[in-house]
Amino acid sequence: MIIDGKGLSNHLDSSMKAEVKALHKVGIEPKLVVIIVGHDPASQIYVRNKHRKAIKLGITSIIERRPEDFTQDELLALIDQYNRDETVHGILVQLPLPKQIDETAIIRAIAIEKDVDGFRPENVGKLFNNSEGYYPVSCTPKGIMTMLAHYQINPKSQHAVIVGDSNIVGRPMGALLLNAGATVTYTHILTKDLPSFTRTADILIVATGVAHLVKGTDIKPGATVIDVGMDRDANGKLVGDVDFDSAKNVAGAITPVPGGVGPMTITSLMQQTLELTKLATRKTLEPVK
Ligand SMILES: Nc1nc2c(c(=O)[nH]1)N[C@@H](CN(C=O)c1ccc(C(=O)N[C@@H](CCC(=O)O)C(=O)O)cc1)CN2
Ligand SMILES: [Mg+2]
Repeated sequence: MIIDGKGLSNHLDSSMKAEVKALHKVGIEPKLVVIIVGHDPASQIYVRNKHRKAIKLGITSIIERRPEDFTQDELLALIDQYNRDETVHGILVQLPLPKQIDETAIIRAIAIEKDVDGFRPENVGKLFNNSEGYYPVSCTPKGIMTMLAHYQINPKSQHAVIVGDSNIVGRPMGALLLNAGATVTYTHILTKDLPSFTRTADILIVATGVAHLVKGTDIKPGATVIDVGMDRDANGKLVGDVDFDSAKNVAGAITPVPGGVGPMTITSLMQQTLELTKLATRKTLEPVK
């Protein structure tokens, strides 16, 4: 089975559109600000995709583009401006940032109630504590959980193996799966004999940035394989971290690249923009007694 992230993303649009419409009716205009510094070509595509999706749903989207030599202080000032702007519900700084800027400092500068990426340590902490209540979580792992649920792939008591230890994908992905009852193994660049781990996975999440790292022979027959990679092959074609052609014959379910995880990342971002909007405007939404 091919897991159609793009199709699911489009399917989820209609309910979000309706939700935005209902908010507009009570005078609330969900607004997302995306800040991109520099000219990384892949980031430009992702930001454009986010803007298009927001517009499609009726969410107000502001893209702030800044040059490669933008300073950390200038970026902090821009974030501060939007932190103070009460009409803005979500602020996202596209990663990676140019080398003169400290990502950690930037993430911590975003107001907690506008942390639509769920990258602030407070939100990451809630995720790792499996806290109750709503808090935003990193959009890619959230999108993967939505895909698994939609395809009725229940992580409970399954062995999930994560390949890659990034803050954006690997680490929060493991926490979400653990919270959903999976047995989680984290692997990474220092792992010895990686295939000996991947072959034991019922759910395999690969997020390394190494094209075609995982082959069909590295996968347990029938496993669910989620490919987070966005790599270029020798011909410049967009490919994943999983060798799709050999893996699709072994896996029970597998995501393609493109059209798998990527669109669901953007869907999660829109969902979290709406959640943060509702939280910020809760007083307005409460029925008058
Ligand atoms: N601040 C953030 N920075 C980054 C995040 C993030 O969640 N927050 N994640 C990634 C990039 N990313 C979102 O920003 C992202 C990656 C890929 C896609 C996507 O739509 N992919 C398409 C293919 C696009 C193409 O043609 O190249 C697909 O898979 O079909 C969306 C968002 C790093 N930075
Ligand atoms: Mg840097």
